Amino acid sequence: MTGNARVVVHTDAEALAEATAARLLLTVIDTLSVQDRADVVLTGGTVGIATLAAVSRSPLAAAIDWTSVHVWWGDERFVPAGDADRNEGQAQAALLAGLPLPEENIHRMGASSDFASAEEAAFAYAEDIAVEGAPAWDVLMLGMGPDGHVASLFPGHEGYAATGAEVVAVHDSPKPPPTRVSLTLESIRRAKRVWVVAAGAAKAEVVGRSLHGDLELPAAAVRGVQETLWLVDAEAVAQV
Ligand SMILES: O=C1O[C@H](COP(=O)(O)O)[C@@H](O)[C@H](O)[C@H]1O
Repeated sequence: MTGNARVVVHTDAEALAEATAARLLLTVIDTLSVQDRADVVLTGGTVGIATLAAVSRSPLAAAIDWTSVHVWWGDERFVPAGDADRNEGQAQAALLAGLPLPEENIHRMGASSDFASAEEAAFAYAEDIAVEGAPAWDVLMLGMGPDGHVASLFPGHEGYAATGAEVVAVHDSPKPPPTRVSLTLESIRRAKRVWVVAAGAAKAEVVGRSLHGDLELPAAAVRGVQETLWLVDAEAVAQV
């Protein structure tokens, strides 16, 4: 098993999303009991968005002072604002629109309708991170593709190897859309807590390989400073 990773298995994808939502809310509550602000990095993907929908239904959400919470993204699809592929748009619909979260606390990665290139959007996001004091991500959630990608870091792809930057532009992504913006592995590893969320039999092979330390897979390389959790369902853990 990689680094300090621990695995938490839930019965199915629905239970996984509900439990991850409760874990996220309680972690934010705990964080705000010992510091003034919480920085949470969201993920796109099936479980990631289902988790946000579960957060929106939870009574625990009312216990949080959302003005003290900043939300960020691990990656984004470089398509026009409003495109259904945008991770931030999916998060907005699933959760953010219903929260009393100040707009300045929502740190969206740039869209192709606002930036001439993914490089410019990546540069702007890195600046945003710097302006906010390069916060230690309190919780950083990552979905994982059936190829072992996390955020928009793909196996054998140049973004996975990027160093010396918080954010990278990604071109020719094996998964559409082809142009993306992603946090780098270095940025992900600054997080206090990294939670990889994955459900379903299609993820079983790469969950198994990741937890056995196959560093060809970006998913195997992520870790948090304090905590690395693999939050999975029974199907996804069948090959561990
Ligand atoms: O493209 C992406 O895919 C992954 C995983 O998606 P899933 O639907 O297989 O769960 C996601 O985590 C990432 O943020 C996203 O941009």
